[in-house]
Amino acid sequence: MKVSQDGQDATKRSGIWDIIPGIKIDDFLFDPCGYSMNGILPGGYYITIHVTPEPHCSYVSFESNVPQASYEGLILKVLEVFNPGKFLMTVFANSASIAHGSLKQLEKIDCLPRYRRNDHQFCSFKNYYLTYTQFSRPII
Ligand SMILES: C[S@@+](CC[C@H](N)C(=O)[O-])C[C@H]1O[C@@H](n2cnc3c(N)ncnc32)[C@H](O)[C@@H]1O
Repeated sequence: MKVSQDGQDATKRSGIWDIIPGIKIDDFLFDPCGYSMNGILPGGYYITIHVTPEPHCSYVSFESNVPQASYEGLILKVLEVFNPGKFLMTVFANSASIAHGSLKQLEKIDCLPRYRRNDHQFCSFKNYYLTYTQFSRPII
């Protein structure tokens, strides 16, 4: 709230607005801090972002069901906006998903600009797969 007067202003200034163009957003800025947005796209797709800026537990969650063959571009945009010291990511897909190819791709990505992968796990469930990956910025 020191920087933005309301949710819409925070959405634009932060760069969240540019993550997925054309999305319809409902956003909210909590007093004294905290931010929440829910965005919808045609076809029933959504994005939701919650920001907890308190220094002792600062945290951002980003969740979406937008299907993509590769999530690399989206990941890079989200990292550019929030610049986290570390992040973890889970991708759910099965062989019928547009996102199925992204599971194999994520297996190969062991670094991203400024980030190194520390952990990568692949789980096979009854009707879907789950990929878990954890990255952090090396301390130089
Ligand atoms: C955006 S909410 C959601 C957190 C949730 N765990 C998540 O990431 O999905 C958390 C942030 O909003 C702030 N906040 C302020 N007023 C709140 C309220 N009435 N309800 C929830 N969060 C509030 C909290 O202090 C915190 O910074």
